[in-house]
Amino acid sequence: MSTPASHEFDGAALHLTGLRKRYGATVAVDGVDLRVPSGSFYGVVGPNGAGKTTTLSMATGLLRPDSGSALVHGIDVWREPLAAKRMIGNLADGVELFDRLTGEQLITYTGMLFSLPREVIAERTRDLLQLLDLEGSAGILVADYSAGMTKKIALACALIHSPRVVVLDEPFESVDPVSAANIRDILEGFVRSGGTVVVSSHSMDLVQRMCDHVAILARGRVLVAGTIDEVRGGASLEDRFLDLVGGRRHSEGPEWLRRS
Ligand SMILES: Nc1ncnc2c1ncn2[C@@H]1O[C@H](COP(=O)(O)OP(=O)(O)OP(=O)(O)O)[C@@H](O)[C@H]1O
Repeated sequence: MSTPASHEFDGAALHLTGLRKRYGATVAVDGVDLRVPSGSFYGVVGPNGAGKTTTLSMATGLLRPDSGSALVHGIDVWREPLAAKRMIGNLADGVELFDRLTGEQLITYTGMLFSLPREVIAERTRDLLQLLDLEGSAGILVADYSAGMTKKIALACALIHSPRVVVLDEPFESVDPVSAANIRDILEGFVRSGGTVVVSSHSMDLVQRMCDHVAILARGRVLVAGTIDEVRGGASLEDRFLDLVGGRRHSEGPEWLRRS
């Protein structure tokens, strides 16, 4: 007999239990357990191929896990997808946008998918375009956007319905430093007001400065998770990451690449 998901609610904004995903012979995610406290700014880091995107995709209802569960504020993402997705703002990696729409149309369309009133959509669209410095490109097709502009319009789409939990897969990749600082301000304000942010990144420095919690993933598993201070244990997050993950070659490169 299935137990209602809400019985398992422990106050976490996001609770992943035993998540697994295999692609043929490749085990992408190998039993990930993660508890993201409500109101936290949670970083997910790990080397290339660690399983970050696969984990976040399963956590947000984009990719069905082979096994395990994902609860958002106690709602099972896979049993009650509509209720869960109303609470999630998701910036996914590699997901196609409707890029034959202009930026403004795309945000508006996303707001309509969430059944927001037209006047609310119009007001929020204006705010988001301004905050993300996209006002000048609002009327341009998303297909003609640069990589950074595309990232920012996807972020606007993730925020339009005022979610409780925002899950962002590498949100700062390709984004210029001014826009990145503006996005950080928006996310920090969101967390201060009680929202939860989960962000994957390869920038240890950024995660250490911006997040209050972090999980280090490698080979589809969580190596360590906790507050930034717990995880780094007196060292920098980068040093701790390199210690745990390994793989440094300490090489000056091949002979043929040297100029002298
Ligand atoms: N659609 C897919 N088909 C086959 N294998 C996949 C697929 N998606 C991911 N993988 C494999 O799953 C593993 C985890 O990939 P994933 O994209 O989750 O890693 P990641 O931590 O996000 O990496 P990166 O930092 O490079 O973005 C990798 O070995 C990858 O090759």
